Amino acid sequence: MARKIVLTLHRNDLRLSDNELLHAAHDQHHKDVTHVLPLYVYDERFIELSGLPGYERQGPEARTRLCKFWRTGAFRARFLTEGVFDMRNSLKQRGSDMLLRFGKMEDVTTDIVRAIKDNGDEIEEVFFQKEYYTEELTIERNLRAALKKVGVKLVMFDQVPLIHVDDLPFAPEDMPDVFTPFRKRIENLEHLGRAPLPVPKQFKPFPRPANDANPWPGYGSQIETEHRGLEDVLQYLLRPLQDTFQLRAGSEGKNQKSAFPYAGGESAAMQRIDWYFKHGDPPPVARYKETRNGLLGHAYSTKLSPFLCFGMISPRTIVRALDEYEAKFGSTQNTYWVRFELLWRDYFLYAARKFGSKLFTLGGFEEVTDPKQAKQKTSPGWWKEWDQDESLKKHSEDEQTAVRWMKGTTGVPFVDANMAELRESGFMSNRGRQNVASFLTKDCKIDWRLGAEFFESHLIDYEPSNNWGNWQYVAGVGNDPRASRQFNPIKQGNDYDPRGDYIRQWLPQLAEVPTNRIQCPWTLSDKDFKKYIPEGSYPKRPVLEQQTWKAHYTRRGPSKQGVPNRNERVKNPGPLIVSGGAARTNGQNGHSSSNNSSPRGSSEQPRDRESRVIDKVIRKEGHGGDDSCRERNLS
Ligand SMILES: Cc1cc2nc3c(=O)[nH]c(=O)nc-3n(C[C@H](O)[C@H](O)[C@H](O)COP(=O)(O)OP(=O)(O)OC[C@H]3O[C@@H](n4cnc5c(N)ncnc54)[C@H](O)[C@@H]3O)c2cc1C
Repeated sequence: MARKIVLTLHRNDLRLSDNELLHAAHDQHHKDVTHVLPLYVYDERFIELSGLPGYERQGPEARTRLCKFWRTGAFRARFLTEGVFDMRNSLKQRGSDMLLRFGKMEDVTTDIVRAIKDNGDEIEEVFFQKEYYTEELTIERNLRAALKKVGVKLVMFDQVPLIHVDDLPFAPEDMPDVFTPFRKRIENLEHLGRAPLPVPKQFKPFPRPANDANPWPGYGSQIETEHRGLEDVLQYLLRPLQDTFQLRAGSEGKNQKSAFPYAGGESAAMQRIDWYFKHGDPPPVARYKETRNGLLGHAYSTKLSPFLCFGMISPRTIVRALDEYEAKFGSTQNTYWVRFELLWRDYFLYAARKFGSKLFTLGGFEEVTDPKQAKQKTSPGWWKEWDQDESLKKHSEDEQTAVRWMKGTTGVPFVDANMAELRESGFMSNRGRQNVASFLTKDCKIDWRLGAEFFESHLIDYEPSNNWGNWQYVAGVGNDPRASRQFNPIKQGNDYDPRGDYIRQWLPQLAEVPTNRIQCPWTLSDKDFKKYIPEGSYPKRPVLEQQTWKAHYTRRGPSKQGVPNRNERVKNPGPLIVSGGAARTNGQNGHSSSNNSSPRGSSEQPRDRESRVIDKVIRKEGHGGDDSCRERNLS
């Protein structure tokens, strides 16, 4: 008898719980479906596949549009692969499996659907997660058209945000452009997000191919028949990245110093949720608001973003954990604030939907919201061209400002320590991200897209709307009502790393510098500079120096560590989200005024390929009014 199959094509939904694709394949409406075929395709446009033996790439290398960095760096490649194998193991434990293939999502899927039909089996539907970025929409269109030709329907599931699009109190295209009104309208909803869906009780069997000699088509069947595991696949994926600094730093496994020392996958995500919301009396979330601006260790914030980005956990599951915590310990500003941050995630997701390809353009969302401003900010001279930095022109490529920012050799320790953390661990705190982004765009005045692409390549938790949206925000071309906001890295260093522990961790060459000079080592006398810093290990002068920094060279007053950001002190107590998501007003708990709305190496390091590549791009591209990034191209 013919088998009736549903194919669930997974991308950033690498989980079993609260996964609408898997849930639907096992629900009442699909009673007649006998088999479910979960498929994951490593797509050559997003991750470089040329290291796979015998793999023939159809398009160009998987590099970023402007700067040609690898789109998926070593840490994210590892995290993703761990997540893929974790999902496959979980499915296997439930009598199912997941097919792994490499290529282009729409081609691979269509070939498999054809093979299913040729085999005499029935297939009417392919389930797929809805994503709204230019490339992802193109893939969806191509896939829909290809499947239509073989008589199969593509069914989409819109499950990335916490608040389902149908539950928004406004049409998505009419969402408020500024975060605070967006948040306030959402907080008036009766429930903050729907209840998560359970893992299907009984998984339908995985449809094995007719015979082992004739596996499902697509590159990957050999890996399957040879029983290649995670480390083998990972080794192939990392092969092309051999020339990057990040790989060297991460090649021995996880960086022990990392603030994000976790493996990828739903299992690890669930463990983290358990630890953060349930472990201890009270659990760590009880101090979230005080600690979330931290820099060291894994406990200062939830560390859920990498799991969220790949859908290894759903935001609704996090809200469920908060509800359970509150049922036991009560709701506080700390729990309110986790929801508050999750709303930032939704805000950028929906803003990206609303503004489409403007997420990636030099002029950003402002091209729509304030075309006059955007015109000015995209005119020649607004952003400094990377190779036209007069003071550095005569210097070697290594000394270009953009390259020094990427390598963490600007000479400003708070910036460099954060960049070292990113390169050596794939993670950086929100505080760090804001500072390095502000330094690149507001101090160095370099095209913000360089920073966004560098983050895209290096972050474990890279997610288009959150990354590009936050970059726009800091660069002043997005939705920040205070577009001129600029961070003072000396003050920030004093406030958030008052003892210099963070700097010492990531810039060990500065370990001996006295604490009152660690944020500004150039103020040391020549003699002391030599005494405390190994020769040639750190720039003697910063790449630039602002007048406003000087007042903070000698720190005065108490540190802010452990003290909430001044902007976050309650001025106007607002609604408190209580268990179950209902909003109520509570004088003890509040939210911020609009201005709290902050979304929130050494010179001897071997010069890596990405620096060389960027130097080339710098010369080729130029920018200014360039809108060549209007659409991130498909290969
Ligand atoms: C320049 C820049 C680039 C960024 N790029 C990304 C990115 O690619 N992917 C990403 O997930 N986040 C990004 N962020 C947002 C933020 O820095 C991270 O989400 C956060 O540091 C992750 O750590 P956490 O999970 O411990 O956060 P927590 O403080 O525990 O927050 C809980 C969750 O709220 C969400 N959240 C928190 N802050 C923000 C924010 N500012 N914007 C959107 N969502 C937020 C995240 O999903 C996070 O997991 C960026 C921020 C900046 C300033």
